[in-house]
Amino acid sequence: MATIGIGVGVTKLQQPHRPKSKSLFLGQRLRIRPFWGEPQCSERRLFGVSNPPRVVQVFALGGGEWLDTVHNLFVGVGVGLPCSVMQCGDVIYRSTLPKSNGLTLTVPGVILALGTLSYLWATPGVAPGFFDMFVLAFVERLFRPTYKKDDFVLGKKLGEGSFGVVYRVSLANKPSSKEGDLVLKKATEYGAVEIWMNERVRRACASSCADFVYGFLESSSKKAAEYWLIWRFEGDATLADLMQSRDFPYNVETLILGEVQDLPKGLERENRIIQTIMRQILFALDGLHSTGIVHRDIKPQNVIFSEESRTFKIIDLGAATDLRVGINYIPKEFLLDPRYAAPEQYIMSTQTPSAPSVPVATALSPVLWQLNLPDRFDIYSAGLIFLQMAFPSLRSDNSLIQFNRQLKRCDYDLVAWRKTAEPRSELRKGFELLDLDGGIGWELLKSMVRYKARQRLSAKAALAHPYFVREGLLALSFMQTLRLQLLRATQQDYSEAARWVIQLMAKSGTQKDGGFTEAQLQELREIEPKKKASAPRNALASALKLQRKIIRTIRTLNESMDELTRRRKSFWWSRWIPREE
Ligand SMILES: Nc1ncnc2c1ncn2[C@@H]1O[C@H](COP(=O)(O)OP(=O)(O)OP(=O)(O)O)[C@@H](O)[C@H]1O
Repeated sequence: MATIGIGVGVTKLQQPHRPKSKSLFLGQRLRIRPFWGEPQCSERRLFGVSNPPRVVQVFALGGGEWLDTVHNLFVGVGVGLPCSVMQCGDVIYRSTLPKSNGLTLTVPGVILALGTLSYLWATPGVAPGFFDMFVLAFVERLFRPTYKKDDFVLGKKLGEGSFGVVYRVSLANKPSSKEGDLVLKKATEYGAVEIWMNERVRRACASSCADFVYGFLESSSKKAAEYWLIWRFEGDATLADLMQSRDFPYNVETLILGEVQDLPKGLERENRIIQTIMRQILFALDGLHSTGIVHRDIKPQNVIFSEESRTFKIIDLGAATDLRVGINYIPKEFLLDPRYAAPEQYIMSTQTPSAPSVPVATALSPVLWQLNLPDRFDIYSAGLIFLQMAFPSLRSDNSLIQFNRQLKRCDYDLVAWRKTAEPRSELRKGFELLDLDGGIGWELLKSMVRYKARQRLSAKAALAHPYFVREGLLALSFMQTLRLQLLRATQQDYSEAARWVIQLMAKSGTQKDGGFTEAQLQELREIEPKKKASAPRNALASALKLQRKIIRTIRTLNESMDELTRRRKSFWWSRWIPREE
């Protein structure tokens, strides 16, 4: 059999057939019957001997054996697992055993398989990502219609942003198509990113965002090459337009239900409409986040009302980042609207380097996601939208900027802000609305607008918040109250608790009694010891200076590497964007 690889196995040679360790020597040939196989023996060469009963061996594996090894790993009968699992041993021992027939499921094997599966499916989803990229994307390309520049007739300009111009357009050669039923964005910078994100969204969570039709690179004109992006026309109004109306939120009720409700106007009714809007925004965000996309520019201007589905959808994925593969993830660069941006500004810790190569980024994505919880950036912005909907006087840009300043002064503590703002008459209506049903709305707002990303709710958790799940009429049911308590418990700041435990240990502890000494606590708290002027201190200062210099050099080097990687990467994935012939 042709040898295609080398394997390492740890087996326990068991009594009474185990040879004495003295009788074994390195390189000795052992004839061992493969524990996965039929009677023919494969030859293994003894590589090293630990204190018996374990023997480390290196052996050659043929093609078929590799397949069996992988199979055995997952059913727990294979290379590397302990003897209790493998039932292995030397040839004499094995030959006396009954031949195993069929699949043997073992507890470690099942745990290993389940652990691997949960990792591969954890947000942002390594396994679904591979399937999406290498199967769905290709299949979609085969069946989807393609367009070119001449297929469109330009209509009214809808908007002009920093990265492109948006027009309402219709198809030139399709008499059946409605007048202006498409939207075209001619984008320069970030156009390729937006095509990538929209294609991903269309495959993974189409209902979250405006319906994307096609995107391509148009380089036929004399102007610089432009990316053309086509969507279905969703509707005339964004949430920002609707919120500017004096009739908000009743104007939205008409849009969602198609008719005016025969109910008296008042806080209760307004609260229900705002609840519906928030649920739709969070639902769309949950779709994006579950697939590894963070929008980074959530604001009322980027939430559009879809007339066809009667729901709110998200638009403008130009600043979005796909953390499944690390596209458009540039931690040191901020592309954000300061009015709606979370205080952390970066969605990933600044310690996290720029995304590595695609396979590595993909493999590590669940770990990085859990470490940084980047989706909470969008949750903060959605919280501010909630706040603006509840407080009519905070809907203008200026008042929102003022609010942001006040909140910053209160260390991003909404409760502290409320204490200062409650006497203001223009804010009273908002507080009354949020205080309905025992303050459940205020509770949700507090869990979204928090300084620490880790303490903010995820979109999924926010959707499960009792604010949305109202079983009773006004009062909360017993189950809802319980769920609320659970939510509150999980939202606690555990760093405070850790600090408290350290304090407690300081009071009760000496090294002898098993506690910590003051000196050890000093280390734990990372408090610099009191400075003393001395020669060693001068040496320390120079060492620190040198260290800072080295860090600066490394940072510069890193930045150049980042730049190189970015260029290489933009080359890599721009191959996916179709070009006009
Ligand atoms: N699918 C759509 N259906 C209807 N209108 C749309 C659609 N997509 C975009 N628009 C309209 O075009 C406007 C601009 O879109 P978009 O925000 O994507 O462009 P932009 O160039 O990124 O703008 P900005 O930089 O200001 O955010 C939106 O405010 C909206 O009114």
